[in-house]
Amino acid sequence: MSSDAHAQLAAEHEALIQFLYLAPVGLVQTGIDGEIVMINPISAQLLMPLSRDGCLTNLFTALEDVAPELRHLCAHFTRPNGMICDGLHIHLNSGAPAARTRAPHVLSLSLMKLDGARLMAVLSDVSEQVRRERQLRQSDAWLNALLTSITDYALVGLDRQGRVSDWNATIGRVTGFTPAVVGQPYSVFYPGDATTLEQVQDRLREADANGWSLDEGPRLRADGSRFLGSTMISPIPDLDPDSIAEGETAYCLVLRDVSEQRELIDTRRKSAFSDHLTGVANRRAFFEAAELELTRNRRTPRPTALILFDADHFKQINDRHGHPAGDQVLCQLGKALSNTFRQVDVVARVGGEEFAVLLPSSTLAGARTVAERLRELVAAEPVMCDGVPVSVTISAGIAAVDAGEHLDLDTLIKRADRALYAAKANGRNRVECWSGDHDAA
Ligand SMILES: Nc1nc2c(ncn2[C@@H]2O[C@H](COP(=O)(O)OP(=O)(O)OP(=O)(O)O)[C@@H](O)[C@H]2O)c(=O)[nH]1
Repeated sequence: MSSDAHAQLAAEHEALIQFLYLAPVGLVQTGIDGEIVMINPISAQLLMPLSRDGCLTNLFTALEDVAPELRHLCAHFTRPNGMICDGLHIHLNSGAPAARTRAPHVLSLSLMKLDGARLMAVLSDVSEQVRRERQLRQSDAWLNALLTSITDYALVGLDRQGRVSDWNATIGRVTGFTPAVVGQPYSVFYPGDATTLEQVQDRLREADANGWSLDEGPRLRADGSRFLGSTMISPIPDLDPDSIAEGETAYCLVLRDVSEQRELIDTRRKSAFSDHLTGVANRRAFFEAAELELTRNRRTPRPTALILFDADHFKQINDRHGHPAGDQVLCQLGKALSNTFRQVDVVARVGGEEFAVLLPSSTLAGARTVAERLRELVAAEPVMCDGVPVSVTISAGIAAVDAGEHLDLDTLIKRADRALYAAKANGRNRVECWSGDHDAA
């Protein structure tokens, strides 16, 4: 060999040694029995904590406690060369249970047989990677537990266009949709007339801008049945919108069947605002509705009428037929009132045998016509109480606010009350409309 070739070889050898020392992974060259021939600084740093006596002379001895199988693996590797192990994870704190709860400290080891006399080990610290994988597995397990235990929510992943990106058991449980729903816009959970594709896009934009978008209304199950649902859409946090591929999950939609809660709220509301005996509105509901109506009147001038009805000689009915019969008569009056007036009118029982009706957009004359009709009807049809006909009549007093007139509720009620007083005074079974004369009287 020429001296030039020698020099060339020496330079290459030097470069190789330099690479071994500077390589960003741990490299250890050993004899076939593990005796260390060459070790680079990273390997020394990784293996030194494992050395019992502070000396690193043999790779197998250094790893004896944490990877005792290594020596054995090598002894049984009979091929002249090749990979003995590839990316073997060596857990450095795998011993006591307390140690297992600590952050993992894991080395990855690949061991190559170069020839009959030499081994090369590649070592790296993969603790962070193992920690992340463990975290991912935990999150997966957590999500799975959530998806299998939730029964009244559907958790739906949506892509950037609002199409269902994945199927899970909660979707099946709440909506009955199968995995075939994947790829369809989430409006598939809405009845045909309950949303449009533009609204779907609007909701996604709203979720992007505010962090969430919420709406409640009719929803559709796969079998076509409807339920009252609440839908919340929120973008998946910390996702760079530009990095999301077509069809990948970008939003989370939580669909909840709220029919039962709504029924409960409605029932509670009803019991708080309705009269327990007759089922019509109670005094509280009447006053709230009346105040609201008069406020609206001020904004949009229109007439409003108020009628107060009172059963005549009701004490005598109770005395003659008993209190339960009196109750039945009151129920019958409540029914007659509800059947006579419009949906927009507020029919309420405001006292023992006294009812009030608020008629939005009605004049005094209009209210009088309906009140007369009801008075005649009640007088004409006795109430059957346990097979006994009980005759009853009613008196009514009416007051009204003209369009553009400003009157508070107190004054309106007082006027209707004075008219009612006049109806009673003038013989009962009568309808009287308020006039200034009543105040004078
Ligand atoms: N059955 C029954 N009676 C009630 C109820 N609330 C009030 N009353 C009775 O209604 C009667 C009202 O009597 P009054 O205020 O003297 O009036 P009235 O006998 O109808 O006479 P006029 O109103 O002057 O025609 C009383 O006897 C009350 O006990 C109720 O919920 N059920």
